Amino acid sequence: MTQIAKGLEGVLFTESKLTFINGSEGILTHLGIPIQEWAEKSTFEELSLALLDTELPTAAELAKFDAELKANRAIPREVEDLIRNMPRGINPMQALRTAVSYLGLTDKESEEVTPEARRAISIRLIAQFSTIIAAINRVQEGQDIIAPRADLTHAGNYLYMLNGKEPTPEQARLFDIALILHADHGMNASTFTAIATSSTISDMYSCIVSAIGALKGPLHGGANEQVMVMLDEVGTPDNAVDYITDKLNRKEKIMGVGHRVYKNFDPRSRVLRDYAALVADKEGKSNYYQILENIEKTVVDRIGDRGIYPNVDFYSGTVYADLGIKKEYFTPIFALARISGWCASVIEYSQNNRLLRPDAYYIGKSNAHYVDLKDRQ
Ligand SMILES: CC(=O)SCCNC(=O)CCNC(=O)[C@H](O)C(C)(C)COP(=O)(O)OP(=O)(O)OC[C@H]1O[C@@H](n2cnc3c(N)ncnc32)[C@H](O)[C@@H]1OP(=O)(O)O
Ligand SMILES: O=C([O-])CC(=O)C(=O)O
Repeated sequence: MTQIAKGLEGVLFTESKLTFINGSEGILTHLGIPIQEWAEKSTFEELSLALLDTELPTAAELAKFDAELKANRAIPREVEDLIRNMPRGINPMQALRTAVSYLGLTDKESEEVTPEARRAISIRLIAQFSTIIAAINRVQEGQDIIAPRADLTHAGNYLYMLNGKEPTPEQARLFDIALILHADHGMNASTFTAIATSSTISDMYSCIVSAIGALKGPLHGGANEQVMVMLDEVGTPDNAVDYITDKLNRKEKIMGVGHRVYKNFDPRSRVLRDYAALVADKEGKSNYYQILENIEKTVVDRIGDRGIYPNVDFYSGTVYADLGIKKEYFTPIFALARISGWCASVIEYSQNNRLLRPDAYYIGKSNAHYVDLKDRQ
C-alpha cells in the first residue's frame, strides 16, 4: 500500500549542522550546545552569528558582527513612509510581510544569491527586522517612530525603540533570553517554507517573506498571541479547569500546547516558565501565571498521556507582556528572533541546493473527458 507522509512527519530531506532536537527526551541543541546554556551564557547576537557561520565565533568575529548589526539598524526612509501609510488596525504580521518585501526593493544587492551576498543581506535583515517591527507597533498605536541607537544591545535597542525609554539591564537581558530561545528550531514550518523558496534559487527577501507568512498561522508562531486571548477568556484561575475541559470535550485545540516533535516536554517552555514565574512573583503572583499553571495541570492530566505538553508559545506571552509588548506583537517578536534561523538555514541549504518538489498521491478521476460549458449541469 502507498504510504503517505502526512504533514511530512519524520521525513528527512536534507542534512544540517545547526539544530538537533530529540523530541522524546526534550533535548534541543544549536551547534551541539544545549539551549539552556545558550540562554544562560550567550546573547542573541552571538547565537545569530554562530548559526550563520555554523561555528562559535571568536571575540573579534563577534565584535565585528555586532558592529555590522548596529551600523545596519536604520531602515530606509521609504520603508518608514510605507509603515506610516499602512491602514490602522491591521494584522502586524501582514504589515511585517509587506514592509520586508518593500525593504527588498530598496536593497541594491537583493537579487544576488551568492553565499557572500546571502550572508550580507542576512545581517541587514537581522538588524532591520527589529526596527521595522518597533516602527509598525508605534505607528499602529498612533506614536512617532523612534530611531535605533547604536549603544544598546539588539534586545535593549528593540525595547527602547518600542517604549521610548531605555530598558533596565534586567529587562534587556530577559528579552535577550526570549530571543535566544526562539532563534532557531530545525525544520519547523516557516524555516521549511523559506528553504522551499530558496530551493528554486530565489532571492533572500522572497525566502523571508514566504517564511513570515508561514509563521503567522495559529498552528505555528501565531499560537503565542492566541494563548493570551485564551487567558483573557478564562479570566480567573478557578475557571481554568472548566474552560479547558469544555474545549477538549468539544474537540477544540488548546493553544500553546502540543508539538509535532516534542512528545514529552519542550525545553524552551521550561526556561520560559521559570522566567514567567519570576515576573509573576515580582508582581505578587499575577493572575495570568496562575491561570497558565492551572491550564498546564489540566492539559497534562487530561491529554498528557498523548504527548501533549506546553510548547514554547505557552509561557512566552506573560514575559512579553511584562516588557510592555502587546499581544498582537507576540508573533512579530517571534519573527524578530527566528529571522536568524531562517537566514542561516537558507544559507546552509543553498550550499548544497536541490529543488524541493515532493509528490501527491493522485486520488482524482481517471479517463475523464472535457465537457463543453454549455453541456454541463
Ligand atoms: C512555535 C510552534 O510552532 S510550537 C506549536 C504552536 N502551535 C500551537 O500551540 C497550536 C496548538 N497545537 C497544535 O495544533 C498541535 O499540537 C500541533 C499542530 C502544534 C502539532 O501537532 P501534530 O503533530 O500535527 O498533531 P495533530 O494536530 O495531528 O494532533 C494529534 C492529536 O492530538 C490532538 N492535539 C494536538 N494538539 C492539541 C492541542 N493543542 N489541544 C488539544 N488536542 C491536541 C489532536 O486533536 C489530535 O487528536 P486526534 O488524534 O484525536 O485527532
Ligand atoms: O519546530 C516546530 O515545529 C515549531 C516550533 O517549535 C518552532 O518553530 O519553534
